[in-house]
Amino acid sequence: MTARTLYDKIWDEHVVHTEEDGTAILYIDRHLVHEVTSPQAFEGLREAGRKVWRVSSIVATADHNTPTTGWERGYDGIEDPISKEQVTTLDANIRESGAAAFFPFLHARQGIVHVIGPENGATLPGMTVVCGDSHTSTHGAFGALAHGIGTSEVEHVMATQTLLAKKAKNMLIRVNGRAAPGVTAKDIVLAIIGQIGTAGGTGYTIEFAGDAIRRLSVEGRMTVCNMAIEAGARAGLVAVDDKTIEYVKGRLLAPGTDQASGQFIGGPEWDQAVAYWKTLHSDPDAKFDTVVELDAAQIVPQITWGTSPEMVLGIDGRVPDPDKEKDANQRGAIERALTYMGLEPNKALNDITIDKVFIGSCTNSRIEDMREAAAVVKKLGRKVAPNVKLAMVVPGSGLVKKQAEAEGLDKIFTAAGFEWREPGCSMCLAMNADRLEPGERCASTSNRNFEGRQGNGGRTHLVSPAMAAAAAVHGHFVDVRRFV
Ligand SMILES: CC(C)[C@H](C(=O)O)[C@@H](O)C(=O)O
Ligand code: SF4
Repeated sequence: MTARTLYDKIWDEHVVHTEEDGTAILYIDRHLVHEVTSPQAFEGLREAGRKVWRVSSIVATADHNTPTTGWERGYDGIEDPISKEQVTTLDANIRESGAAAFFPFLHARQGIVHVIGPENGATLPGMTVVCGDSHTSTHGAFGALAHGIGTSEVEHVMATQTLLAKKAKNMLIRVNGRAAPGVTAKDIVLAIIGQIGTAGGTGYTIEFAGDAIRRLSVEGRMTVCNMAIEAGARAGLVAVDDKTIEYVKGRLLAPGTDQASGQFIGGPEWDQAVAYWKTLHSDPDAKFDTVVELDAAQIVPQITWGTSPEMVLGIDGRVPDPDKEKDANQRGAIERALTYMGLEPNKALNDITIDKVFIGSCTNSRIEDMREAAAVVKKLGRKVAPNVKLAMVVPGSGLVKKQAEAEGLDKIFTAAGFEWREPGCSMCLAMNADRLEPGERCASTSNRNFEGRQGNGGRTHLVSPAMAAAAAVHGHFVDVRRFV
């Protein structure tokens, strides 16, 4: 048999039929659902008199529109009527259709869909995972083929359990060596995007490999795969190893977990699954269409300076000077970005002062992110700087919040003047009440720095949790390698 990549293997395992032009029908194992992209899909099913084909594939939660304060007021705490309608519509739809699991607003396991999927064992190695959300690429960290789909496709998957798809090309991004202390998964993926650009992965499924990726925790790998979409690839993948299996073990919906007690009991189903999962890596001589290499030792903590994730530099750099750019298109893009961002060319990046800090989002809101940020705050032993109007920490899920509180991380944050909020997407895209005001500058651990992303006229700098925490207490960006 010819050598196959991990992507080839999962694809082959799920393809039901392929047309001559390459259009394929792909079987979908897991369908994650949130309140923004599902209402029309449910409505479409209803109008066609159809039912959800495999209810047990669906795991749902409300995340984009949920508030991060005022939970004691229940649903009345959702001030915006449109947000409230989206949340209650999801409740009604799931009540009608059923689901393998539903974590509605206020539920102890509610949270950002890409955090709760893995956390509850809904995401498993070798699965095809879809969700009406572009950051579904996150789940590829488990060696699952996971990507975002549009609302009409959400309906198609609900109706048929399949998706029309065309196979992408294979790209390997190998990050060799060892990253310096203070250089995190976020910095690695931002450096990758800085190198290949936001269109670099277009048409590919990217497998992330190499020593530096293997060294990452499963959560760190999720951070990397989360931003595959910002590199243009709909799906990112990391091969399964012992860390993956250890992470999955005992999760609520994983094989081998006793549903009644929630305890790991193992058994043949678990053993079989593990035996299969261990095959989920590219064959040693598998052919990739494109191979990209990076040296982790060369990666400096990253910070975006512009309005696209590829407008990124090491913290020891300076704001680009458009006059030094020969290409007219590039020059125009830099000028536009600097005008929007309110930045002068050649300014040292660590001299940029900030107004707000957001630690959260499906990129960086898991327990390790909370620990990373809290460790910096504790080490610096200082309060949020007076020029920072708001520094908020938004855990990715109710379970992350609970764990962080059990470890006393919330106390570290609040004692330093951070706000400790309820879980959800929050100021990642400002669909709820959390937002930047026009002209405000934010250190954000999220994944998109587009114009207006965190609020109309808001200015976003993407960084790691450690970098965001350090910026909060200094009032400007600083090189976190000085403190770790
Ligand atoms: C609302 C949703 C469709 C959107 C996405 O697809 O990614 C959002 O999660 C985002 O991050 O922009
Ligand atoms: S946290 Fe941000 S990027 Fe992630 S799903 Fe929510 S809005 Fe999208």
